[in-house]
Amino acid sequence: MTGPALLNDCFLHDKDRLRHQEALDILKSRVSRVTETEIVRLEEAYGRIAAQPLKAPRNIPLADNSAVDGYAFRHADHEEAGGFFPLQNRVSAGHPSETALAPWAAMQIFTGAVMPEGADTVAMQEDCERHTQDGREFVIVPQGLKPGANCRKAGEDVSEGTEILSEKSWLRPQDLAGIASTGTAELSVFKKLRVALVSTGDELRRPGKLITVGDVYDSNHFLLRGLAQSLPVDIEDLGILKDDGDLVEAILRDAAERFDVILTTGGASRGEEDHVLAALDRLGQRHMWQLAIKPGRPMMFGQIGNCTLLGLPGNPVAAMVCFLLYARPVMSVLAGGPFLEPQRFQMPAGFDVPKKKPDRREFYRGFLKTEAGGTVTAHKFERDGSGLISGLRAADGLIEIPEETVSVRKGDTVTFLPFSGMGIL
Ligand SMILES: Nc1nc2c(c(=O)[nH]1)N[C@H]1C(S)=C(S)[C@@H](COP(=O)(O)OP(=O)(O)OC[C@H]3O[C@@H](n4cnc5c(N)ncnc54)[C@H](O)[C@@H]3O)O[C@H]1N2
Ligand code: MOO
Repeated sequence: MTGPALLNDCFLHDKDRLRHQEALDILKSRVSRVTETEIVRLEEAYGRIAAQPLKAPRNIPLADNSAVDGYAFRHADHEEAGGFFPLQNRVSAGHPSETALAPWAAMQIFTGAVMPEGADTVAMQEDCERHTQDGREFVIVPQGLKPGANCRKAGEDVSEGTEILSEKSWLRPQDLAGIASTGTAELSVFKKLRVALVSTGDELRRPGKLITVGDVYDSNHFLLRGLAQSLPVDIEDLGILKDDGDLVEAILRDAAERFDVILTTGGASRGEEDHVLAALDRLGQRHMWQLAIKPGRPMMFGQIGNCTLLGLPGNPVAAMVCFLLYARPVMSVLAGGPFLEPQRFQMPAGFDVPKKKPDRREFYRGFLKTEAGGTVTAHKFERDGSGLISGLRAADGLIEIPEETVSVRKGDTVTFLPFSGMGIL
């Protein structure tokens, strides 16, 4: 166990808690891929992680072709022909010319059609004039085109042998287009991570049920289900566990046999009704707990056999922040991908925080504003409560305030982590 000593967390000072960077170091040192590979058709590959590199087996495009609808000619002929070319034949996409371009002639050509042998330049249709003389067709091509104009060269997108996909790449729509352009129909990817979702707390009820005073709807289930879906996962809902130590332990023991990851929410701190921590300590090993961050202090990470347990705090804001900062990169690595660091941008603060506690890193819910001069500034959701889903909904991302900072003034440079850089559209 690498976590700090088991103190009663009410009396634990931030100085004694693990710093954000230390937490990341622990996570990085403790996790590696657990998934096997499988072959999937390209239609099924979106959002998966490539298990093998891929090289382009041929040039893309395969042959020189026209970028416009117009007239293909040999640039060196232009001056001698005075831009006046007899028309030889027409070539369209998918129907290459069987004959080479004759000297001082032009061919009508369409976008994507293969350049006829001997032609190197294409003039746009709307810049040219067509004439008929003695029953023959001619085209007048204006001066001023550079040699090779409007011609797309073979291999200009990707040349034969280039590695277009490396292992561990996430397959985005544009990657699938790139793979398809090589003619590849199937590829090797890592299998989906088997994830169990668990909510804990006697007060929780699922939407659709009536509630009375003291009850709370289980919003975290839906938050985490949505967040996890940005990763290649198969999710199983294990429902809401009552605050009963034996029950929590039995369910986690069973889940650890069947899943790669158990993602829990609630029961992570040290209260008498917080049973996840106690169950983890009885069943497996705790590698991390109690971070010097806000929100998300009771974030827990450990293992039960080969199953990774990510214990997120119950407060919704803390659950989301901890998922994005810790659970997401861990789950990516377990699934065969990279340790996903959030994107970070520096920008001026549009808010003041007169006093911030030292020794802990804080993450505010932030939204962006474009000021009159075009400068983008980061603004803090005005209320801090870790139970406020409204703040998460108003935000475009998180504002990260480092441990050593004790105040923020308008105009200070702050770090902004957009949600879009953490898998949330
Ligand atoms: N004595 C201490 N008390 C608390 C500490 C502490 O250090 N010492 N830490 C506080 C912090 S920070 C957080 S965050 C919370 C998290 O604790 P738990 O993970 O044990 O969460 P719960 O106590 O089960 O619930 C906290 C809060 O969140 C609501 N909740 C829980 N699950 C859900 C859900 N699925 N959907 C919606 N809301 C949920 C729950 O009703 C509580 O209101 O602990 C502080 N306490
Ligand atoms: O971390 Mo608790 O994270 O403040 O709500």
